[in-house]
Amino acid sequence: MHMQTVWITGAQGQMARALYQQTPPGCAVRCFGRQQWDLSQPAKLELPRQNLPQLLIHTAAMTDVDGAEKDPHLAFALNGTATERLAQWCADYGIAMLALSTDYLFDGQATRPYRPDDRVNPLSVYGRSKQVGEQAIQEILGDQAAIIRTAWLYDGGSGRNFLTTMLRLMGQGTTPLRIVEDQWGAPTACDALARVVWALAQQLLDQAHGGGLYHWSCQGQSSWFEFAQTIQQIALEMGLLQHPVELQPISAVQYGAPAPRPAYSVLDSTLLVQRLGTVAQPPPWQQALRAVMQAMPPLK
Ligand SMILES: NC(=O)C1=CN([C@@H]2O[C@H](COP(=O)(O)OP(=O)(O)OC[C@H]3O[C@@H](n4cnc5c(N)ncnc54)[C@H](OP(=O)(O)O)[C@@H]3O)[C@@H](O)[C@H]2O)C=CC1
Ligand SMILES: Cc1cn([C@H]2C[C@H](O)[C@@H](COP(=O)(O)OP(=O)(O)O[C@H]3O[C@@H](C)C(=O)[C@@H](O)[C@H]3O)O2)c(=O)[nH]c1=O
Repeated sequence: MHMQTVWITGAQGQMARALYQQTPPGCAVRCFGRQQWDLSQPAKLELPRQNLPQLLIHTAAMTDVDGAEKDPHLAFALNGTATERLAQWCADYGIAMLALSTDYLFDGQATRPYRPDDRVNPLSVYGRSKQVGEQAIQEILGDQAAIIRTAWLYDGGSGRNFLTTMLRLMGQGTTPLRIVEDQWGAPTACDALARVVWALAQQLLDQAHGGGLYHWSCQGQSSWFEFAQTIQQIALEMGLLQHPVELQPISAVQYGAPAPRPAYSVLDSTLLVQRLGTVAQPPPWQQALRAVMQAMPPLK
């Protein structure tokens, strides 16, 4: 079998790890962390010219949404300029590109799930920096690139995400836990998204025109408060957690995070389902959450 080579940025990140774990037969995957490519200084980035891959999956990003408000320079360097450099490198060497982007490009004013061609209007530095990266990819690579906007990602690993943060705070008995109830989105499991990314990657590798701008998240919608309630309920059922803590619904204003976040950022995955078929049919978010938590070790 002819092996196809795929390189992935963001080696230690939750999506890169989920993608690596699901490496399809016939693909040789190599992951690049910040030791190999430090994307915070895009001008100094030295990219290889030989033994190149057929596809680059770009997951690395500055994902600290509040941190980006404090250090916009770093956010734009990583999410904007470094992404542009990688897109240019892909164009120069005929490499296809698949990049991940975010629901935080939207301002949250919609009353139905966002489609890929809806108007973007990011509220935060993180959102604006990701928009710059998206635009660069589209201008430089056009249909040779695919962008999947996704949302509210989590895995059951050791990294920082809403699931692991909640389980840590609940395990420590932090009570009451104050949780935002007026922001709505779709919690999305990294392993579910990874299956879809690989299906689209295969189309790009087969040059079957997988390019374009897509949305994909798990199905349904939730507030952060409902997400936390569901995490606690499943954790108690599974014995991951011994005692419940009090969950107190609060507004985003009361929470007072440095970065504004959209009040509503549910994504419409239809276009990708049409393109890829049943493999891209999103599972209900509660079902995906349960599956991830079932595979987690007991809390320490
Ligand atoms: N997390 C989420 O909820 C969502 C994420 N996305 C997008 O999906 C993609 C993947 O996100 P996710 O896996 O959750 O992110 P993570 O934060 O888990 O991983 C991001 C990766 O970027 C790497 N990185 C950070 N700074 C640098 C740098 N200076 N040089 C090189 N690499 C660096 C990190 O490296 P290190 O491990 O060394 O810090 C990390 O491996 C991102 O593009 C993100 O914008 C979209 C919607 C939701
Ligand atoms: C820890 C915590 C957070 N929150 C709130 C703050 C915020 O409104 C919401 C989520 O906070 P977090 O910091 O966990 O998540 P946040 O950084 O907003 O997550 C985002 O990450 C980027 C990368 C994306 O692209 C988005 O799709 C989204 O997943 O929950 C509480 O209400 N109580 C808490 O104890």
